Amino acid sequence: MTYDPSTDGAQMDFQRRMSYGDYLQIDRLLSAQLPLSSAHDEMLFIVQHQTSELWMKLALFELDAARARIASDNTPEALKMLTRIARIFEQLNSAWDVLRTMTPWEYSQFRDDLGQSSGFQSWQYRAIEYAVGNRNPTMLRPHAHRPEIMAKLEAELARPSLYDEVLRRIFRLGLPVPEAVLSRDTSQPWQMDEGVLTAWAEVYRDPARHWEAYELAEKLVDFEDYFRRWRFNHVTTVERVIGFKRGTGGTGGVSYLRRMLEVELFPELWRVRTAL
Ligand code: HEM
Ligand SMILES: N[C@@H](CC(=O)c1ccccc1NC=O)C(=O)O
Repeated sequence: MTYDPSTDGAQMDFQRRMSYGDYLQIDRLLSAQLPLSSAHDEMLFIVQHQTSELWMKLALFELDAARARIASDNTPEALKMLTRIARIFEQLNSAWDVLRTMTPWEYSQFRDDLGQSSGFQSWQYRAIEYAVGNRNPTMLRPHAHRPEIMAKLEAELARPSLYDEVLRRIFRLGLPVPEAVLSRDTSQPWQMDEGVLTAWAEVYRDPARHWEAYELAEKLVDFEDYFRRWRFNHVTTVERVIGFKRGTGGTGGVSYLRRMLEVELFPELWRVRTAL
């Protein structure tokens, strides 16, 4: 006899009850995979990007909440959120293993169908970059045709970045963050600052005395570590799949992505290691 879980109480009747699919909007989620070609690998490509966007959505949600917690002096909750964000990036990093199963020939079967669309136009990716402090306003331009997205990205630039909030917090904790840093125009990209390096050096020379600042710093380093791995996985996958062809988004492709590997989100936190 086959086992019937309803004999153990499993609910089988959802005529008038909220089910799994109702709660999670599964119909809507699963009706959004619409390949443009008959190439077998296009489904992989779509699912890979859509799942990445879902994880980015959660990362943005957590980043926003972590930043608010830091601004209101609730560091313990922020630390937990920052840990989760690093784990999300770990997840995104593992996902490249699935995409890497697609060979250049397989990708060439549908690449032309992508037109000029590219991950370069992912607004959530740009919002993450802006939230963590990589603020290049030129990157708003591909979104000019979508006012509601422009508004979200501009609102992001109008908020202090995660790093700016951390620096304000460690100032409140008594560390010597320069006044010019605290009153800077936070919509602008971060510039490496000697005074901030001095403040972090004080933290790293005596972590026990500056434990909260130390924990925040190490969480940021951890996050950037995972983010760097994401960029590296991306550029390596791209080289593997399209070599040195130009990107559909119009950039040089690998040359552009290699340049992005040089981005440093929290430069003083990397420099401080040398200064110890
Ligand atoms: C075969 C797979 C992939 C290829 C060949 C590829 C290729 C590229 C290229 C060439 C660029 C540079 C912009 C351009 O000119 O198009 C780019 C940018 C980008 N791609 Fe991909 N990509 C792939 C997979 C992915 C995946 C899975 C994601 C995850 C969401 C992603 C997200 C991005 C993002 C966010 C950018 C902008 C990066 C930045 O501006 O720093 N890509 N991609
Ligand atoms: N830029 C890629 C195309 C690409 O990967 C892509 C195209 C549409 C939507 C997302 C994409 N992913 C990352 O850029 C290429 O040049 O082949």
